[in-house]
Amino acid sequence: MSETFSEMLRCENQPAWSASVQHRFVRELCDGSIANRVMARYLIQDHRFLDSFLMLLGAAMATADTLQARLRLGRSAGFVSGEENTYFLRAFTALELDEAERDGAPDAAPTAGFKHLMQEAAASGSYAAVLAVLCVAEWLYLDWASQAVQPLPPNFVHHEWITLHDNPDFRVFVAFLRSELDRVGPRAANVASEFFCRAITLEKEFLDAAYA
Ligand SMILES: Cc1ncc(CO)c(N)n1
Repeated sequence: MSETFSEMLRCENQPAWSASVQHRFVRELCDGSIANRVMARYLIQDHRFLDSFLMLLGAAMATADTLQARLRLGRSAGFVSGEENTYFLRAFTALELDEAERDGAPDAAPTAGFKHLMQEAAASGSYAAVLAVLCVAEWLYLDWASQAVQPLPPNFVHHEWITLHDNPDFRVFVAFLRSELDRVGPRAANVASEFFCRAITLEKEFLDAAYA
């Protein structure tokens, strides 16, 4: 059986991939034991990730070569701008984090690294580069979220962060990103593999930073 381009990249980036999927953050989130200050530190940084992520989705829409892809990416941008952003705001209220506290925290190094990587991918004008970063971000999160054991923790701050990354629409989106990367990646293999590798390294460091 022949391996797809996206599967090949994931294999090439073991053990970094598994280190994220099996990270302490994921374990503690999924069993509900995560400390509020860890969740708060993570979500403050991840809300900044979301900002650059929207830029990347915009770049994907601009560089995609089909209407079907643009429509799919546009729906995802709508979801991230709507329901996902609202989750952050509700979580910040539940964790009693006011705006001053959120804005006062400096960017952790992996957050700055991600902003830079996403802006670089967007500026490259390469659909393959943009897809590589999007694919890591979304596929990795689906991978760990789909392994969460039922029943999920009762606190919405915990269980919604899991279900945002494991639901029927999100699965379809990840399958779409992978098939797009499988389609256009091989023609730009070096670029795709470089961005994929840098993204997965940052994902692991991003999770570590929640405990720093
Ligand atoms: C750091 C990071 N990676 C991936 C996702 C999934 O979009 C996220 N929210 N944050």
